[in-house]
Amino acid sequence: MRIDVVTIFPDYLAALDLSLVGKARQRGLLDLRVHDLRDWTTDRHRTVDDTPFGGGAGMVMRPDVWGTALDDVLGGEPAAASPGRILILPTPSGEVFTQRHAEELAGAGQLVFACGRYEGIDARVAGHYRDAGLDVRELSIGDYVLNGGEVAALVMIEAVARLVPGMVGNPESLVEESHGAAGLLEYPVYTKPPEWHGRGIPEVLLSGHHARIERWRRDEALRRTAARRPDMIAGLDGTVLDKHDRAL
Ligand SMILES: Nc1ccc2ncsc2c1
Repeated sequence: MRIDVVTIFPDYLAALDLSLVGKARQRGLLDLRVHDLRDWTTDRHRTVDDTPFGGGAGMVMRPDVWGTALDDVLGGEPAAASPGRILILPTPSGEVFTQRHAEELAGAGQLVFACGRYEGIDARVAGHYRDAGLDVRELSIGDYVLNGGEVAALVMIEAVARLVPGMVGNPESLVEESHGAAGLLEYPVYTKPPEWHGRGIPEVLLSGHHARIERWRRDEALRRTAARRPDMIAGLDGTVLDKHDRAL
């Protein structure tokens, strides 16, 4: 898989040289290229933004600079002739990125991340490549304020890269760790020492009774999910009930 990231802060993506993604690059499993958007500017100040039409605070990133950069990164081929290519625009106004997206994107031939800053990228950029037949995704990593798309690109690249065949030694470990069995949150985990700051280990985990341990783990996952993410197990009317049918 080839991944391109276009940004005005290429150093932000240096973290991708570490850990799993770094190793995959060295093993040739991942062809990751980071590009500085300013390399496609034509003025002496290397300008990438301008004031917004209609007024308002902040600056908007120019479509002409982004267009020349993306045309180059997409290899100049007509977008429609590029199956397996996806242009990703990280944006707070996008569809929320989930593991489903990671699984889908991991099957692409090339992902191109266009990281916006300021108030965002001129909306015509997404429209231009969509109308040219390219698969364009506007994706958000959540509802909070960030200063740009680079952090989001790092999150999405890690989530996708670990699913690329050959990336992770034991494919079984690709089961959704952050969400355990049946779409629940993970149960609490413990290791040595058996006592720490006067805190022991749940007795059942020392029992060697695997059926009881599995039952305890599932109960804890249910308890955690009901408390922290009722949206994951709410009933049809949005309520979550405990074992006495009391709404949590
Ligand atoms: N502020 C903000 C929040 C989410 C998000 N996702 C991709 S870029 C971005 C920016």
